[in-house]
Amino acid sequence: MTTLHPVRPAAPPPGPEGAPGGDAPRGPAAGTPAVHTAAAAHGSESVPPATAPPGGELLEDLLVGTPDEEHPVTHVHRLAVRESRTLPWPAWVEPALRRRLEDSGVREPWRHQVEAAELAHGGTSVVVATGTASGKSLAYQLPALTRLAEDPRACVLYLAPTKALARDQLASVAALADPSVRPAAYDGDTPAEERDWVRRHSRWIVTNPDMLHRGVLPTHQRWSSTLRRLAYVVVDECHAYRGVFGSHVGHVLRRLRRICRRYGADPVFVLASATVAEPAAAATRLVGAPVVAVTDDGSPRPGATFALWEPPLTERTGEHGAPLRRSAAADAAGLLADLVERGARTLAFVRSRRSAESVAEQARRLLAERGRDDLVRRVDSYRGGYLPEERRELERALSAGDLLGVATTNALELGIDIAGLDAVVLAGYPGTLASLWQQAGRAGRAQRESLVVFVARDDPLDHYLAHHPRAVFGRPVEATVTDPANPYVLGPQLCCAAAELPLTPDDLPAFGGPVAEAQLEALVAAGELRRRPAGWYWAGRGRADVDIRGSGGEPVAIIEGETGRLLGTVDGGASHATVHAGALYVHRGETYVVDELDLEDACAVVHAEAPEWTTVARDVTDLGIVATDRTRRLGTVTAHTGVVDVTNQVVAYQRRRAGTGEVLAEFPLDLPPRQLRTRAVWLTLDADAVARADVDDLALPGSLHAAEHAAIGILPLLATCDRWDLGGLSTALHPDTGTATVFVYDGHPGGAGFAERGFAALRRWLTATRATVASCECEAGCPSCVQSPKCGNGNDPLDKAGAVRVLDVVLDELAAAEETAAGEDADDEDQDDEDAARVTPTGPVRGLLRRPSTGRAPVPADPTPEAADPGGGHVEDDLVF
Ligand SMILES: Nc1ncnc2c1ncn2[C@@H]1O[C@H](COP(=O)(O)OP(=O)(O)OP(=O)(O)O)[C@@H](O)[C@H]1O
Repeated sequence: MTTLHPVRPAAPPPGPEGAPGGDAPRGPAAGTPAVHTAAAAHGSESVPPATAPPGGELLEDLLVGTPDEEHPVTHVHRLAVRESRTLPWPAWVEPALRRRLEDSGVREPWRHQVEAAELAHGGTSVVVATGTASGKSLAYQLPALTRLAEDPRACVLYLAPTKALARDQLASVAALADPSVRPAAYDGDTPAEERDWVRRHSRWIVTNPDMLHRGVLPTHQRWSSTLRRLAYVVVDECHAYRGVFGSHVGHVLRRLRRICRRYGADPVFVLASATVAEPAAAATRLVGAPVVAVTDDGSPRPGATFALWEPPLTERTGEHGAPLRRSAAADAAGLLADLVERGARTLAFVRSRRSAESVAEQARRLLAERGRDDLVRRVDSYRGGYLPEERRELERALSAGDLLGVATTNALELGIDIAGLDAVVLAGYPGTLASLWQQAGRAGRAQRESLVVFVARDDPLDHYLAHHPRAVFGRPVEATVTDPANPYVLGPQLCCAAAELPLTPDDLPAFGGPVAEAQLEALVAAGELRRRPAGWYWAGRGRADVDIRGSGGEPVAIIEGETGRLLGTVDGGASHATVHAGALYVHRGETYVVDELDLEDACAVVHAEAPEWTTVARDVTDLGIVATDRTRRLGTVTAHTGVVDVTNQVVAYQRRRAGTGEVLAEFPLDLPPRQLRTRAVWLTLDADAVARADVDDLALPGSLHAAEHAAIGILPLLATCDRWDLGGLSTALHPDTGTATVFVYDGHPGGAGFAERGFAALRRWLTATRATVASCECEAGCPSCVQSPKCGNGNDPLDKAGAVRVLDVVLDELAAAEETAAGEDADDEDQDDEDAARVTPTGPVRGLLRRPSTGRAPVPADPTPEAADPGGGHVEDDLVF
């Protein structure tokens, strides 16, 4: 059972905290020089044990002294305690394995572990869908390691979405396995000279879908002895395989099963995730074969206090005089410092690499100001883009308790065994409920209640969630949206499959049946495949390949000019917006300014500098309609979905004063435009609709623009994405529609299903959008409603009142159209929306079929991120592609 109730501050008298009118974090006023301590060695001195009070008490303690008008907690939710339920060890578990587990503290397996292990041992593929830190690993380790002990030739393939998780799992298996198993990693970091050894000797190969796709399947002959003896395939954190990437991974697994069959193997799949909706259906879709779900969690949970927190409004104003809240980063830094001071081991999850740096820095500064130098060096940052050895050391220091507070991107979200923290702070909605629960799940030390604080950012969705707790606690995690029929995915995947082994008609049902057949015809016509009596053969030039992560090209190396030292990397797709010449780049508390971005050599040369400003890129976007797939006429308004071409160019950047965001100067940039062919949803309003909305020619662009921003901010509530996955464009007169138009598009080549989901759930989407804009207390628009953090036009023009009237007209037309649809009540319509959203487009879409890359890769490249963080998707970035 859970309870919802507002929290009252434990002690109301106003204190000195939260300097009014400033963007200072909670705590003593800022202003003293920054303390750069991140590089300090962790654990060089003895570290006092952390003794934090339980979550509820911690929260009350944190709120002491907060003035009433600044009271940030909007709701508190309590996660109940759960008692453990165990079952006896299955009789078939190998005795030595059982002994090792018992020695490591696993006295008896939990119920779900036995249920899943029994199924897998009996040959049934299974998905373990139980909570974070519920010991899902044991569910596959029991049957798989037992099998390896009984059959000295059997092999296991373990797949993780990130290298960091893979390495964590490798260590855990190495501690349990018999020496003959020789667990080993086969990923992009495996030196070329070791790869052959892994192939020949390892019986537990830890890899990722990218390596399977590029490094194993295309050269399956070299892997034949492993594939022939493959007993189990483990797919960990399977919820990570969603959207375009998930659709690709689904095909990669089908290709694996096909090749295994060729060698006479039929491995059992074991999947695991704490946050997958409809686990049996989602896992079955991913693997392409029946998978049974185990969901009844038998592990103990100590309970948690989960607070929703909205920073108060300040007296500062932002673009166009909009009122500003204290920033989520500032409050997160204040909370991190406060919690560390109370001995609470805390992770603060932030939305960008830059925020990870600045939140850690602010927290250290606060601790230094409070005279807690002993704690300053126990706070650090963690993110993708650090060198692997830096990350390993940070992970070790965190696990050992040498570090008490870490500001991190979602790089620490997935599965790394760092559970057992006292508190987690989430600075901003991480984009999906699945991520939110993964991050929250890192808190929870044995038998002690933990604290989770969600700090809302100043944007429409976070504002909405802070005031609609049921949208957080009353909803299941998002369905895993995949679209295996997306021609951008299916076409290249069929080419890869045919290059591995000619495709035969018998193979087609696994790849989508008639959709695959239609796609094959298109590929034959395009000269990619050749039809022969025995099947379809790869006929393209070079090697069949596709970038399954759509990561937007090679990572860009960040190099210090003076020393030639490699500082880190940034995703190719994010490089124009984040490491253009003149950009400020932050690495573990140290700041650098970019001298040059060399696109050809994929490197950015920087020098150390600590200016008083930060930088924000500006871009321009152009959009053309390629094909309209579906149209819904609603009187004077029409909704469409289809294929569009988007051209984006980073054209300038602003220098903004650190802390206040005041624009100091703007500089032009000379970067090439980038093209994206994707899917969009768009609304057209004819002259009558515009007249009914009572917006004149002058107000129309701002009204549409404001409606577009708010709609983009809210769509992630309905689609499994976040606002950084989406782009938008609005115009009073679009050349392709001849009328006022608002576009929202997927920021992924070929589309990812988000815009289509918006089209399918139009009424719910726009109703929530309208409610958010209309209920916002600001006068003329602010980041909580219609301002966008990534607007290429600097949030100009924006007309909040006009946006509400435009949305009213659209919703009126929608209601009228739906009233005429006989026999449907509201629930049915919602159901229809859901069903429609799952419909996958059929057949190849004209212009979408892309010729697979013909680049040769003698040593397979591995684009698997070390960690699943957004690379460049932070608030200063615009849509990355
Ligand atoms: N039956 C058990 N009894 C006691 N401890 C256990 C048991 N099973 C697993 N554990 C411990 O629980 C911890 C979490 O296990 P594990 O990492 O497998 O969880 P998980 O469900 O995979 O977590 P995540 O949500 O991070 O993926 C580990 O330290 C493990 O040793």
